[in-house]
Amino acid sequence: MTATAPRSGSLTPAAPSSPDDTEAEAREDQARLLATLRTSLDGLAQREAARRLEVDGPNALTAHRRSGLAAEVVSQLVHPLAALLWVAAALAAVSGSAPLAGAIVVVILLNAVFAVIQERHAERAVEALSSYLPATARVVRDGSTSVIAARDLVRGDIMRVAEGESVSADARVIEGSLRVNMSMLTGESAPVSRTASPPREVGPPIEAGNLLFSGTTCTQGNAVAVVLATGMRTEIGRIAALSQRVRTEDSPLERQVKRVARIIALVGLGLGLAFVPIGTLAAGLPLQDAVTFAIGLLVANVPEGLLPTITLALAVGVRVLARQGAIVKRLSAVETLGSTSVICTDKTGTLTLNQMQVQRTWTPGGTVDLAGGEAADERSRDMLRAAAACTDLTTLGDGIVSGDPTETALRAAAEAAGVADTPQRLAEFPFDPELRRMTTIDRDPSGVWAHTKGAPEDVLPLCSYVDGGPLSAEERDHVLAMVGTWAATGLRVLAIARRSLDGARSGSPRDHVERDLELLGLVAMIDPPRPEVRDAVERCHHAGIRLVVITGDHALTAQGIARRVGIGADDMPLITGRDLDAMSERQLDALLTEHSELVFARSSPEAKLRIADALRSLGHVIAMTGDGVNDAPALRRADIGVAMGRSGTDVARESSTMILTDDNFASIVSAVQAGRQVYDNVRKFIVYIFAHATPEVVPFLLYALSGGRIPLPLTVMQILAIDLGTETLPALALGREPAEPGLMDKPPRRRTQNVIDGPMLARAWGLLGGTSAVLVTGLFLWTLVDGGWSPGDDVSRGPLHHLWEQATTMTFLGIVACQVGTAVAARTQTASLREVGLTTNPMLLWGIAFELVFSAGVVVVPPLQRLFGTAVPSPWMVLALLPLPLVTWGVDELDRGLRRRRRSLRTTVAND
Ligand SMILES: Nc1ncnc2c1ncn2[C@@H]1O[C@H](COP(=O)(O)OP(=O)(O)OP(=O)(O)O)[C@@H](O)[C@H]1O
Repeated sequence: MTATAPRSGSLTPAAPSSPDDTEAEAREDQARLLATLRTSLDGLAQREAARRLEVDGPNALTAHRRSGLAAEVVSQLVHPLAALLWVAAALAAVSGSAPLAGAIVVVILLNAVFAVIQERHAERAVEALSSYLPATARVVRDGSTSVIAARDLVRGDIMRVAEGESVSADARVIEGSLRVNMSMLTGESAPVSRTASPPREVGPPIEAGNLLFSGTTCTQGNAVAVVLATGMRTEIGRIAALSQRVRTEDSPLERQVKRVARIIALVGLGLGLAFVPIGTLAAGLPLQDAVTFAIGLLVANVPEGLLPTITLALAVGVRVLARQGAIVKRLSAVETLGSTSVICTDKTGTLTLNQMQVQRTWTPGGTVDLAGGEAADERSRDMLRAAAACTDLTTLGDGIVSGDPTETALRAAAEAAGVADTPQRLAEFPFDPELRRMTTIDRDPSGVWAHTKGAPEDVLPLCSYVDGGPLSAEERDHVLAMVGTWAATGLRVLAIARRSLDGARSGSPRDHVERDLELLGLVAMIDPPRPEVRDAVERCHHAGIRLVVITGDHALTAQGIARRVGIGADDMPLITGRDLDAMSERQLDALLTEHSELVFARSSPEAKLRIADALRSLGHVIAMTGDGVNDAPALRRADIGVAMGRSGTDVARESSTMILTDDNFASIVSAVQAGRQVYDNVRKFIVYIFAHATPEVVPFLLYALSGGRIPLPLTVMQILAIDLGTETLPALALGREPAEPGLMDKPPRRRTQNVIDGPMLARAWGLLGGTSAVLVTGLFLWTLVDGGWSPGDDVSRGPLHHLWEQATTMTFLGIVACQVGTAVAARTQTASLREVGLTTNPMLLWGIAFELVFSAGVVVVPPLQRLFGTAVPSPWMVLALLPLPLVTWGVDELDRGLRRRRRSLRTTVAND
């Protein structure tokens, strides 16, 4: 068999090179396969594994080949806004304005390059996220299990796979059985079984019942498997349709902005086209001037830099979030986060630390306060021994015990009591979040036992005996009352039971084993709330965000924790899984409308899905946390599915939109805040970019409507200098504005709210743009009149030409000065400048400095003077520019002040 022959010069057995080879390896005798792979059940030696890694390369898929730089630039050159600018360039060329045509082409090219740079920047920000959460795999090497980076897996490695984990390489099962979701390869979402039995018939490897494939996920069971292929030699590597984990479709925000940008550009085009006949026929302008005018209108109105800047702002948001411990998988998630109105959170590990510690035990012999220093008596030792037997923990090579914190706590308590024996495990019914219990079948010197632990309400009905006699109804009530008392203080309570299985048939189904149990007692453990959660909950309340706790834990335990972190009013109802099952959709809707905060306890993963659906149909934008395999549908259904980076399963992580590296509830709230901030910043720079349109368009209207009696106040080249020179850096800087005070004091925005709305346009075009237009037109006319011009005088040549150049320069500098005021004003949407501080966005100050230096260059450097048609104005004119930023900013500051006052009056009236 060529596939398994050692490669010449290397000790690594060659990986299968075709599906046929893989198929042959699936049917090969197991011992022979291990021998050919030069491995054993003890795994590879570390050194051998390192050597194989060196030869075969890392277990990673070669990144998607990006479309080349040239292709990206071309796509930027042909998008609709660029097309409009091409039209303008063509018109300029046809009308004999070759320098203008050339300048517009330069603009288009610069814009394309700029857009490509920004987009690549954005892509890189998202790609870099994978390094925050490296995929891991469990392997046996040198006889002990360890967790390694998935990219270090090599052929011949012995890999362990369990429920919730993803399979990181192609492998053959050699022990155990699993159910695997292969939808990544087959598109079929129903899980399929995989066991160690080799296929009897020849068929495609993907159907071989003992093969596991990279990129699939285990939904149930656990197994040991030997790695057959890694990296690009895996099935998924072969099918070139590699899934790009990061989806890059346009976000709603980008779609909205694209639409608005197109509408505005079309309006510009319409205006331009309409003014050619109006200018020539009504105002009597020569055709060439009318065309120049049309081009001016068009160029002034095309918001060309808008889209890439938004993409970049979202990417910056992604990076900021990653640093705060929240990894989002798509750019659009950042803006969705900003509109989150309900957070559905689970309890364990998110609201709490997930650091369980056994506090007390109860057995028929009495209560033992372990936390208070009491020693375990005989009966509680017996119970702890059974509890420790019924755990599924892995001791890693370095002696660290890894696994579920509930079980780690039980094992620790058993160890402290000196009873953490490890009996021989014969079989296991793993923990099932719906049944809320787990059973193991173990053999110890006294015989074969079923050990069960789980939620008391679910284990007690399976118990028939206690303390050597039958379990009476009163005793049952007594135990449940005890559970209630402990749970109400926020403790998690588990019931422990066992049954002798001597003489029972092996391989009995779960319900045959889990019956007639003997109740050994109760264990109560504490899982303290995370210290930062209380504050985060308060921030949510200020921000109008509702919190819903959906947990598998006991109602009273959940309520106890919810109270401690400030979730829910005193009359908050407690809904159990059973209550929810009995509710109709209408009742559930009514409940969710009536109570803003709720606790759903003892709920199943299906309950999460139902609650998510109900909240969405009520118009909410929801973030939903989840960590188990069964949570995947709810994570997908929520607007933002939040998975846990530490405790969550790979399946949950794959289905989520956001992953919290620290599992911390407070990070969700920070992410919502970052989402709001990014959205606000996008609005801020849109205001800034749009504001210059009015002072650029009004002078042209003046020129056209006066029939040329008032000369052109601004040349098209000067417009380009503003749009593509002076304005760019301050706009980018506004995208990085720190959070505005009060950002988390307002209710979430509605899902349907448009990013560009009427009031915003009124502010940009009307208030800020209008003020600038009045100021710069005044300055232009003043300069002319002061120099001895009167309406109708010819300024194209003769003594007045220099004066006209000085006057257009004043319009240009006036617009720049007003834009400085606009940039400072646009920093806040409602707050005053004093609240944010003038220097809190240093990038903006640098941007403004650049803007001033650039415009000074345009005015004083001789070649630039010739290109842009500028002339140095007299000193008093320059002095006249100084108040402009102040006036533009001041008008807006006043308006914001008035709006704040009106709002506070309204709230006072409403509160009275
Ligand atoms: N390893 C386990 N073995 C047996 N029973 C368990 C185990 N872990 C949890 N339980 C029981 O099942 C119940 C539900 O657990 P589950 O893990 O679904 O939710 P949770 O961790 O309590 O809460 P959350 O849903 O908020 O994370 C627990 O309250 C406990 O009674």
